[in-house]
This record gives sequence, C-alpha cells and structure tokens, in this order.
Amino acid sequence: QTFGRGGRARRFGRRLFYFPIPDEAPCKREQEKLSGVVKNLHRKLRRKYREVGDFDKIWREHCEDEQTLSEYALAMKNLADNHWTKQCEGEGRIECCGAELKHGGFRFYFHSVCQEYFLDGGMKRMLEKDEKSAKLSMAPNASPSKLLTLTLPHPCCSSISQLGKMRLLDVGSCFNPFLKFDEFLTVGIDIVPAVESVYKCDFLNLQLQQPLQLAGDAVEAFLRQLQNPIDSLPAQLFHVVVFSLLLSYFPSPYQRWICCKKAHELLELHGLLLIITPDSSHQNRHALMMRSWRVAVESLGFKRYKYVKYSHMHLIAFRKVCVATTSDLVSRNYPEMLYIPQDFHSTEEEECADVPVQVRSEFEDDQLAWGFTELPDTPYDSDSGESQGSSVPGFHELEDPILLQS
Ligand SMILES: C[S@@+](CC[C@H](N)C(=O)[O-])C[C@H]1O[C@@H](n2cnc3c(N)ncnc32)[C@H](O)[C@@H]1O
Repeated sequence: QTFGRGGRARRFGRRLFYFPIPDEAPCKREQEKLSGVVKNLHRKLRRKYREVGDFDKIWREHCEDEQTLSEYALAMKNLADNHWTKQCEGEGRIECCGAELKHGGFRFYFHSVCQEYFLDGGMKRMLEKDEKSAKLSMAPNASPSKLLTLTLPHPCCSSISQLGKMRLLDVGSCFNPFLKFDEFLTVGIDIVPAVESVYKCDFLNLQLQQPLQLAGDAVEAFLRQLQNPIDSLPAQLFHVVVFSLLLSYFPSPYQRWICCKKAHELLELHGLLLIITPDSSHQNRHALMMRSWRVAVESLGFKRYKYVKYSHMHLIAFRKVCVATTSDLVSRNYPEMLYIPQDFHSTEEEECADVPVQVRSEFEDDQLAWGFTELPDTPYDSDSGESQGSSVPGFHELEDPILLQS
C-alpha cells in the first residue's frame, strides 16, 4: 500500500506502521521545487499581462529580468538531466532505461514523423493527394497547362535526399534536445540558452531577410557558422521548425500567432511546423481549442499533417502548403484563436490551481519507459478529417506531469 507522499504502510497485528522510502522524498521535493520555478514564471507573465495588457512592454521587461530567466533555464535543464530519468529500485538515480525517457519520447515521435515525411515518401504522397484534390476541384474549368504545373515535383522534395540532413530550427530549445538526432542539422535558439550549443535569440523579435538562393550544401555551411546572438535569419531556410512547449509560455495569443507566422516564413515550401503543447485533460476536453488552433495555423498557409493527443500533451505537425501568407489575417481574429485555457483564468484561479504536483510511481515509470520505446505508428492524417489518439496501450495515462500542468 502506498502511503502519504512516498512511503509504505504495513500492518503488524492491529497497528499500522509507516516506512518512508529513503531517497525518494528529497528527490521528489527537488523536482517539485524545479517545476515550481517553471510554472511560477509562466503564471507571473500571465498575471502581468492581465494587469498591464501591453504584451510588448511586459515582454521587454521579462527579457531584461536576467536572474529570473537564468533560474528558469537552470531548472528546465536540471529537470531534463536529472529528473526525467528512470529511478531504479534501491539504486538511486541512474539512467537505466535509455535515452528514450531521458530526452522525451515525443521527440522520437517527431523524429520519426520527419523521417517518414522527408525521407520515406510521406511528402510525395501528400503532394500527390493535394494534386488529386486540386484536379478534382478544378477539373471542369482547368486548362491542361494548369494541371501540368500541379504534377511537377517541387525542388524541396529532392533537396533533402541530396543533402542528407533535415535543417531543423528548435525555437525555445533551452537545453538543445534535438541535437542528439544525426539526421537533423539542428539550430537551437532561446532567449536564455541553458547550454552553449543553443544560440541566444528572441524569436518574437527575430528579423527576417531575403531567402539565400543557394544550393543545399551552401545553406548547410551557412547554418554551421551562425554567429551568437542571432538577430536575423534568411527566410525559407529550414525544413522543420519545432515549437516544443513554447506557445504556452506566452501570455498572449497574439505572441503565439507571431511565432506561427515567423515559422511559416522560415520554412521552405512543404516544410514542417511541429508543435507540442501541454494539456493534461482528456482527449476531447479541449477538442474545440485544437480545432481553433488548426483553423488559425492553416490560415497562414499550412495544412495539418499529423495530430496525436498523449495524456499530457498535444502533438501537431503542419506542412507549409503556400509560399506566402495573406496580409489581411489579423483583422479576421485568427490570432485570438490560438488561445490556451489559462488565458481565461483569473489570478485567484491560477493561485488555487497550485495543488501539490503528483510524481510518477515506479510502476508508472516502467510503463512510461516502455511506452516511449513503442511510439505511435499510425498517427493522424489530417486530410481524412479524423482525430486520432496514440496507438500505444497505456500511453494516455502516462507522461511527465511535472512540467506540463502549469
Ligand atoms: C517550457 S520551455 C521548453 C524547453 C524545451 N523546448 C522542451 O521541450 O523541453 C520554453 C522555452 O522557450 C524559451 N522561449 C520563450 N520565449 C522565447 C522566445 N521569444 N524566443 C526564444 N525562446 C523563447 C524559454 O526561455 C524556454 O527555455
């Protein structure tokens, strides 16, 4: 029987004795403390935004608060390095269940989505599908020359197989978790990098320049010699842009919108925007919110490609289907569509929500480790219009709740 915050109760005769588990409690407390640093920063930003209203002003002040930002970066890195690992029975903290758990299973999922899309024919299949539906919708009036242009493969299709690396921009990278994957040429950026390999850059204020117009290997060389900090980047530079736990960091939907728009501009045509956003509720609870996000992001010139809901997060992949975005979008309220539930909480509600955080049991750890090695293999195809959960049994119940419930 589990007892209290991490111990066991045993009955001897009519009396119940409590045996605390050595090591476990201090570790959990440390984990709670670190996740508290992360959650408090998010809440503080939201509170300021509610009070002040001007997100530019509070963002400027936020970026100047170096001490708070450094504490946050350290806490995130510490959580990733020391607390998202498997705790082996009686042996304290050792990394016994492999890199899958340590680096977050969802990144392995995204990695496999990218591989399948860019290297194993996924993009080609999508383009053929697009072509088919375009032909169908245009068929009665289409001129033969129009139909012909639709069938021509885009250079982006071949550029990766020639290059061998998928150029990936990880926005809000913190500790550069995508660096581990050899197939990616990863550029990690963050307002406060937690490791040296991440460039300092405020994505909200990143300036975009004209596209490079260079061959793939020259673009790769360009990316390998970027200077720190990064203030500007050429448009259409990347095959993949990742927002992993980034959008919910911002207190304003408009800031989320700016990020998605910038991602669109930084991606090559047919590139992928990968979004992971926390949500611990049941799959259907925030289905409307996810639909709203889809409309907003697609309006920028994307089309949803994959969607998976895990127990504590949504994973969404969008592919860039238009070269340019239309200019009139803001007036149509698309930015507000990128809302999160916390946008509507009052300060009091946020404070009440600060209940003690649950930490996984050993059993859950085992299941989670197993789950991460068995990543979903039949993810959502947006064109079918159907939502889809993970194909991994038990996965819905298991994820790291510490960071995500803020
Ligand atoms: C919750 S952490 C996520 C870290 C990592 N991506 C992960 O999945 O574990 C959010 C990160 O986004 C960074 N960030 C927030 N706003 C940013 C911006 N405008 N530009 C770049 N990074 C930003 C924060 O500093 C923080 O490191």
